[in-house]
Amino acid sequence: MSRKSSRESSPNTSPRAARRSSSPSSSNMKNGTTQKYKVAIIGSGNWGSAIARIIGVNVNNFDHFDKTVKMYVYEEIVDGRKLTDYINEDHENVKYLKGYKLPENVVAIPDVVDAAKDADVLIFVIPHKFVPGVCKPLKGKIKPSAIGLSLIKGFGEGPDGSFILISNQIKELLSINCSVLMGANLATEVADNKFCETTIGCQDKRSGLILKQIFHSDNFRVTVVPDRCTVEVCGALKNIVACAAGFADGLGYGDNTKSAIIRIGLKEMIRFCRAFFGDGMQLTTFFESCGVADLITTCFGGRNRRVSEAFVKTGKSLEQLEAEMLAGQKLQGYQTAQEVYYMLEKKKQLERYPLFTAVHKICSRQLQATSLVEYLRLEPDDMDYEVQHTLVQLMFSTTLSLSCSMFELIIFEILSVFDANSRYFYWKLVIYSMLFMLIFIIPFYIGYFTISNSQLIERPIYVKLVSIVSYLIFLYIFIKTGDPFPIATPKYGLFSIEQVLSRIGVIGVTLIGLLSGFGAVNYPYTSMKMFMHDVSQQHIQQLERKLIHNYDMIISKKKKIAQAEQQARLQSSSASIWGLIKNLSGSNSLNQLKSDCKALEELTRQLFLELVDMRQMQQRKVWSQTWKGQYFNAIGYVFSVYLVCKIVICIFNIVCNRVGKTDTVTKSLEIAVKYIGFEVDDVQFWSQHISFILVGIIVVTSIRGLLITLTKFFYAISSSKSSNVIVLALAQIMGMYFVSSVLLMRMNVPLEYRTIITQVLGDLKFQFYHKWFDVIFLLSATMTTLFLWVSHKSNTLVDGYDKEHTN
Ligand SMILES: NC(=O)c1ccc[n+]([C@@H]2O[C@H](COP(=O)([O-])OP(=O)(O)OC[C@H]3O[C@@H](n4cnc5c(N)ncnc54)[C@H](O)[C@@H]3O)[C@@H](O)[C@H]2O)c1
Ligand SMILES: O=P(O)(O)OC[C@H](O)CO
Repeated sequence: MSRKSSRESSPNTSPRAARRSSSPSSSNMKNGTTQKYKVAIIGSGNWGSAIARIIGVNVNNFDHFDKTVKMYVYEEIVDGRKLTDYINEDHENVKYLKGYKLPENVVAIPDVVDAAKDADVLIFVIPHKFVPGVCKPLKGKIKPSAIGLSLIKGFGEGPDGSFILISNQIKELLSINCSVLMGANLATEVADNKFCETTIGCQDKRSGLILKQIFHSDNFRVTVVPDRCTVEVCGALKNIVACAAGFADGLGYGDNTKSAIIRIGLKEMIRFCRAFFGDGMQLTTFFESCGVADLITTCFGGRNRRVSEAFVKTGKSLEQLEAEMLAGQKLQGYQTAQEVYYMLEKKKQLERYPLFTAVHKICSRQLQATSLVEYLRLEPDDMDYEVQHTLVQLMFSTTLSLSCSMFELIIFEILSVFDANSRYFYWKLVIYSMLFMLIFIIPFYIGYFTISNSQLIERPIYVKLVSIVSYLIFLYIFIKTGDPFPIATPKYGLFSIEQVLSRIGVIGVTLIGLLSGFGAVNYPYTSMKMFMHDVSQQHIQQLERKLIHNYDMIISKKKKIAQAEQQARLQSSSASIWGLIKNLSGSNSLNQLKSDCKALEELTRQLFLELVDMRQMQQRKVWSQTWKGQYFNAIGYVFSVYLVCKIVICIFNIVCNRVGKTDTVTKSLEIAVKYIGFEVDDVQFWSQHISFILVGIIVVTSIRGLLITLTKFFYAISSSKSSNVIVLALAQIMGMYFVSSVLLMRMNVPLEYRTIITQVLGDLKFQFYHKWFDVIFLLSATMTTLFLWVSHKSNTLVDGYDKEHTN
């Protein structure tokens, strides 16, 4: 078949497709009526027209679709004639898909409301920046029961300037559900009827089936998955990677570099999805057409790649090239790169996405295209965080739920939920289970996973044996932990609750003291305006220029190194004495060059970090002017007062060897009654309610605070190999932390509610733990203050110096 005839033929006329007309179970669908589904296409660009060729044929293959497909066409005059006239009379979109016939049942309509008003299925296929403009007139004019489908690859702008998935934007603008279709689908190849695949992301099975019927054909194979967000995010992000591929082509780099770009791009896409759209994300979605396949297609054949190549080769602006090369079609990649860049900058996540960062900077001419590889080298290694091991997941969640149960039981004590015997039973059950996890299960598996990951020992039986030995060493060290502290209770057996808890208490209370001391100082420091300094845009630009200059120097030095090495290789082949002498002096200058390069790289790294700090400070300053910023500033003052009081009380307690015996609430009530003349009729009632609120606040903030810290820590150090061990270590820390919190919190509940807690925790030296907490808190708060003071001073000095030199 000739190319011409293939172009003009309908995309799917196979008998198999025709046979489907009587098949679907949903033939008389909506509410049991025989009303037919009307399909409308909103958009008629390159892709919109290609897909109209398939839709026009497919609606004829099923009885339950209306045969007419309305297509909204943004009216344009082409060679003195309306584009809608071309489509309705000649059945060809001469501007966006020249040379391909559209089915006659596809009717071009220049008014978007007319096109969409009675449709049951609305297919959106326009460049993403036009979405609000096209959707706004449709509000309230379309069927409320209509379903939407977005074929648009890009992100929309949310109400607060953040970005939003286009399907969600459509949903918000039109109050309809919106699914997505993305895949390795270059419009002209689809129009040529060449085999390809695509992915529909749709959560509702019935809508998924209807949508599949509208698109599926022998040469356009549709797979429906429920993971809508991942499908859509893939479609948007692959355009950024396509720009990087285009830059590499423009620079004349080979296929290996392009493969590296595809691989790194895919990693950043997965990382992005996991970080911002993690709920329900399935890794398998990346293996569908919308993932890997689209990435490959776009990096070899797409418009974004083509224009980016020309951008490097010609030096013209992207806008100019878009106009010159695409004849009205629109690029998505560089806009998406900009949107993603600002979002990542806001979330302080830029370092984790060097490819996305480089693309935006190259497009906006902040960087030269030659710097792309430098950025690719910054790609974080081996950051596959996902903990796949079911046992590890189970151990972590068991520890977390036991921790929460302990806090729940404290609240039950205050509120007197259940009778005392049941509460006592549950306390015992939870504490014993927790100690069993912390002493036997988790430490054993930490050792086991560390040893098997290290791959030093190959045979599984030896791995187990060494794990048992390392576990016994842990047990010995754990028992010995108690020796330096006055917690010995020799009358109890080695594995009694008192012996185990007293040791866990030492570790846990130390941890709580350290974190509380750090948090109490760091929180006011980071949230109060008085500790923020001004960073001028000029200063940032200066740093950026320095950075670019450094990158250029590194590249030129690396070139020289490569040349010198090549020369050295050539000279070493001539074995004369002079050759050897020359070689020697050459190797000296080569070494010099290498050490210069190393020093420059280190300097550049420092500059990069400084730049990140500056940007963060600039954002914090802006944030501090917002309502939220003002609120946090006020809270910062409250915390400072708390910090000072806490430090004074700690010093007083340590110096006077004092431990309060009364809980905070009763003490405060006593003071209120005694000194302020407060009239409290029912102290027990009030102390119960206030304790309940106080304990609730402590519980929520400590769980939240610890989980946030643990997550940050996990992200900072985790890798695919170590993630199991790290999650288990975090579970161990979390368990110890929360058991010790109960131990300390006991003092915050009035005496009458402490009885069962005290009975269950056993004969512990409670007073020691409170004193120990005071000591560690004081140390931690002092060290943090000193550290922050020194870094604040040095920042202010650098700022002053820079300001003088900038002016
Ligand atoms: N072209 C492809 O190969 C392809 C393949 C898959 C997905 N996509 C995606 O589909 C979406 C649409 O791409 P396309 O290729 O159909 O479009 P296109 O690049 O051909 O863009 C031109 C379209 O924009 C319309 N337009 C111009 N000015 C407008 C305005 N002011 N208001 C409203 N509409 C206006 C034009 O009428 C035309 O329909 C994009 O998100 C793209 O990434 C494209
Ligand atoms: O031509 P591009 O770069 O817009 O890419 C087209 C399609 O998205 C490829 O699937």
